Amino acid sequence: MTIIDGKAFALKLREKIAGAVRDIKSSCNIQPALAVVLVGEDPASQVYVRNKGIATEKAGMRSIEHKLAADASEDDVVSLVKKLNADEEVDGILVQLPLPDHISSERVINEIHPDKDVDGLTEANAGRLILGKTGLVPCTPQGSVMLAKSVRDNLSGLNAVVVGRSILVGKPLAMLLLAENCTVTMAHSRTKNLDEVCREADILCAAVGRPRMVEGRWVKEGATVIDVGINRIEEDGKTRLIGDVDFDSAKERAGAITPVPGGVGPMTIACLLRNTVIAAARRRGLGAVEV
Ligand SMILES: Nc1nc2c(c(=O)[nH]1)N[C@@H](CN(C=O)c1ccc(C(=O)N[C@@H](CCC(=O)O)C(=O)O)cc1)CN2
Repeated sequence: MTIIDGKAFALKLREKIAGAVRDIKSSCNIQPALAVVLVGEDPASQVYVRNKGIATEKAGMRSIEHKLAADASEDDVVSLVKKLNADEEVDGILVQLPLPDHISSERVINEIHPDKDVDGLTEANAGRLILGKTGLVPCTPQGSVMLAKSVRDNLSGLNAVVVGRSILVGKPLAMLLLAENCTVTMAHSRTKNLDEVCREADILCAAVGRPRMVEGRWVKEGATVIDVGINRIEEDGKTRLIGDVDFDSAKERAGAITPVPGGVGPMTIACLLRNTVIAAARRRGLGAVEV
């Protein structure tokens, strides 16, 4: 059984991205720039935004942070996004989620210019993904597929089950697996006999946001298990980060499995950097970058 080391994979990817950034700088004197918008003071979001800024600069890109107060209006956020759309120096825009309840994330996200939408969440990029057209792909699903391919380089013809149907992960992940020629089942809270459905999976992806929901006995012998869940729980008097899969029982049956932490999570930021370089190269007419 292989424990898939997402942290190491993400580090390697980030080195490759830094190389691509160096090439762009030396050949065209351009420094790709990523703007991140944070609204409010959610502690986890603050950490993610800080880590994105550090990773962006480490890759040699420019990081721009905009922090708005929790009571900023929807119109304030939309006008900031419009300003960033119009800024020629900005290649990528990301609005950290979740937004405060009084702000419609759907409206804000769809104000982002699709070519700068490095989260791949606009309707335009979601449509491109479904149609198999070139766009920007959501980071966590992209990272999940990269990890699955790191242990089985040809996914063609395999049965993939995605548990969870969120816009951020479940739906785009299913599309990406379909693009790899998997036979994809999208399962969710209303799926009947969920355990049986999961046991059919050669690639089992859990993205439901429910701690340890997927039990070991749901895993087909030898399956690749991709755990997208990041749940903070109190256990034995400590705060722990655990996935949607019961790791200890699942690893007894899986052929390969991602841990939490250290699995899919680190790939989210690495794929964000990748999307930023790709967006910069496309916007500025530099041709395709291999990352
Ligand atoms: N606009 C977006 N908002 C959010 C996204 C997103 O992709 N775009 N995803 C999540 C949060 N997120 C990035 O924003 C994110 C989550 C987890 C990790 C990560 O590296 N996790 C580590 C553990 C970190 C820890 O100790 O807390 C791991 O799993 O090993 C990076 C980024 C919601 N919002």
